[in-house]
Amino acid sequence: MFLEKQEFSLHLANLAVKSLIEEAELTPKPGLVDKDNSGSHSDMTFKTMIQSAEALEPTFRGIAEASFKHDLSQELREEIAAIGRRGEFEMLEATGGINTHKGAIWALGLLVSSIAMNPDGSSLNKIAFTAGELARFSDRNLTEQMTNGKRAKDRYGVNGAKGEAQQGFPHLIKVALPELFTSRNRGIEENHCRINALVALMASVDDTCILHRGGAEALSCTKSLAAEILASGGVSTKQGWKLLGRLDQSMRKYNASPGGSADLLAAALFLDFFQQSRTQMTQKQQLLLNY
Ligand SMILES: CC(C)(COP(=O)(O)OP(=O)(O)OC[C@H]1O[C@@H](n2cnc3c(N)ncnc32)[C@H](O)[C@@H]1O)[C@@H](O)C(=O)NCCC(=O)NCCS
Ligand SMILES: Nc1ncnc2c1ncn2[C@@H]1O[C@H](COP(=O)(O)OP(=O)(O)OP(=O)(O)O)[C@@H](O)[C@H]1O
Repeated sequence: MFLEKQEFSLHLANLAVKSLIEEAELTPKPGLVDKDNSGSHSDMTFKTMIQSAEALEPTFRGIAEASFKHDLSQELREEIAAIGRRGEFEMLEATGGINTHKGAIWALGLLVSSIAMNPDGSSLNKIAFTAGELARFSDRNLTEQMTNGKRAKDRYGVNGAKGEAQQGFPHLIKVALPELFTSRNRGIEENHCRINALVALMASVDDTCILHRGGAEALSCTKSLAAEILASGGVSTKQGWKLLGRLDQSMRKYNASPGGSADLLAAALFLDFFQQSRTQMTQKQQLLLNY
């Protein structure tokens, strides 16, 4: 398909940045930064999110180049971990010290690496599975630091961003992408399909962002309200839309936000864009062959 390492890496990096931008642009999102407001994030704006996304292009390109046709190995895991950590630093530089995309760098970085290892083609399931295998290698250069995610994991016994990746991104493959595709098949407008995917994630992810700010009560309220939205037919229905407003109020009441679900939505969009770009490429190649 794509032959050149540089061209392919740039393509993946552009898709990763596009997925972060389109996640930020998706409006309305409960508790999260969107085009209308900053949700529960008094330290971020829509502009900060876009600046952060754009600053991450070299990170994703670097991860893709390092992984291109590379075997799955401890060495690769440690190389992309170093690039990912530099990416976190660049994100903080671009945002004046605000954590806008830490979880997203982690998830998208692993998925970019997985695709670049096998650029000639894998199914989306296989891409997520290989990303999980990579995440299971330990990073021996990591200096352990206490994070909000670790505190929430210790206190509530949940898996968090690391566990999600190490299990091969089950919420991406079994929740977000199926909801996105099912909603599209129902003929719902694209924005509503994406919000439905976010809501499906919120109904199921043990989001350490929600736990660390709002505790177990905030997480269980979020999950049950999100499940109610899905049961009412999703946000394209009158009742579903009304409940989405209640979910936003609930997030604000707890001053919480589903940052983990937002990261996983960006990852789902990334895989979806990649799949579409593959299909377009194949069609273009077929047209050239038939010419
Ligand atoms: C694993 C990471 C995300 C740290 O996780 P930890 O839970 O300790 O930290 P922290 O609370 O700071 O961030 C968690 C992030 O994950 C997201 N998140 C929260 N819960 C979940 C969940 N259940 N599923 C997925 N993502 C989640 C949040 O949005 C948040 O941004 C990561 O920063 C890391 O270890 N990076 C090291 C660099 C690396 O190895 N990179 C490799 C590929 S780029
Ligand atoms: N549109 C979005 N709006 C807000 N957060 C998002 C959005 N998309 C993704 N996120 C994720 O949410 C995380 C931010 O959540 P939060 O502010 O709770 O994290 P924190 O920096 O660990 O905690 P705190 O700010 O409470 O000290 C980001 O790291 C990012 O990965």
